[in-house]
Amino acid sequence: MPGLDSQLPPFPDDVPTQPLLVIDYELISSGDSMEIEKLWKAATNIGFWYLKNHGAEREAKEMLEMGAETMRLPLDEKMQFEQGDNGQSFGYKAAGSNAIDDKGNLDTAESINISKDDALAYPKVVHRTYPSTVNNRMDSTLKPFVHKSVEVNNMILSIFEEKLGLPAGTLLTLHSLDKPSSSEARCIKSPPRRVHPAASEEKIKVSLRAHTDFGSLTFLHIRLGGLQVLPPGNTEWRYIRPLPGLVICNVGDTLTLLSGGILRSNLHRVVPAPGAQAAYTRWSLVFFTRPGNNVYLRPLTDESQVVRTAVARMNEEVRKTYHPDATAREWFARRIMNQRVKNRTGPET
Ligand SMILES: O=C(O)CCC(=O)C(=O)O
Ligand SMILES: [Fe+2]
Repeated sequence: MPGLDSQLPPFPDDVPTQPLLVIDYELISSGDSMEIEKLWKAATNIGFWYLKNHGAEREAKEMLEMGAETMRLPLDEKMQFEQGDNGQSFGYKAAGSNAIDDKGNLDTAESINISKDDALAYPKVVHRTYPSTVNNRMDSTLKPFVHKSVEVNNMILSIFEEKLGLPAGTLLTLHSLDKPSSSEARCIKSPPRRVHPAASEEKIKVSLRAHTDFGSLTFLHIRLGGLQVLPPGNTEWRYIRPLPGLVICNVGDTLTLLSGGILRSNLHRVVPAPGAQAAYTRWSLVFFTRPGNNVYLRPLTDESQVVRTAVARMNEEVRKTYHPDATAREWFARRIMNQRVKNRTGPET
């Protein structure tokens, strides 16, 4: 399958890259304190890290097969499951439904987004229905992938919980598996796009505009380059080099908010894959862990002295941004709707 086989050209050596710490999942799971310190350093500095020994390779491979089967369906069939403009991200997202800049240029990526609630409850429908290619694999592929991703993300959350001085179970309860949430698995297909190596920053058409992730933790499987981060204090975007067998994890905004800014959700974007890789279709597979729909978003100051101290250091202006006065569901819907071109009234959105 193009983009999924092992015949891809290597990631080039002559582009600026951001090195990330490599965290061993087996070591953090067994409570290795040095590895846990390393994870904490990554999560509080750049908010991105590689994870090895995560044990989700088979599940990820099958999910990418599901994604390819889905994208091969005729467009009118996929459009029956389109996510719509009502602030839900579950379902099919067609190319060109999101803006990539304030000038109204449209994105070129399509994706299929499957709610963790729908996958786990299948054949019961919690939020919505999906194309046959998804349904056929709900038991064999979706459920195992969701379980594996949740297991990994919960392990990481339980470490953060302790490091933040929160009572055991605080973050895990806010992200409880059996409460409805906008947690989801997403498979994204971006068509090949060549960019001249000397192209100016403005000429590089991004595939996914600069953003921070909405949720708490992101578990990302990619083979081709194109993902870039803007490291703290930098003005230059740097590529994250995809490494075989390693997933990329990052902190999202709801975790930054709950932790009073201690955990960092960093700005990132997707541009065409560099060098010879640009000639290939880019597939990415993501699992987003998000808080339960009814979780009221606020720093966990009542539960932790560490968070209380972090919030006390903020100036009034910054502190306000940590109190969106919304539940996770409301906040998420707001952000999804702002992405959709149909809901955009001008650059201010
Ligand atoms: O495709 C990628 O490499 C990253 C995707 C991403 O940042 C997202 O979906 O939020
Ligand atoms: Fe992202």
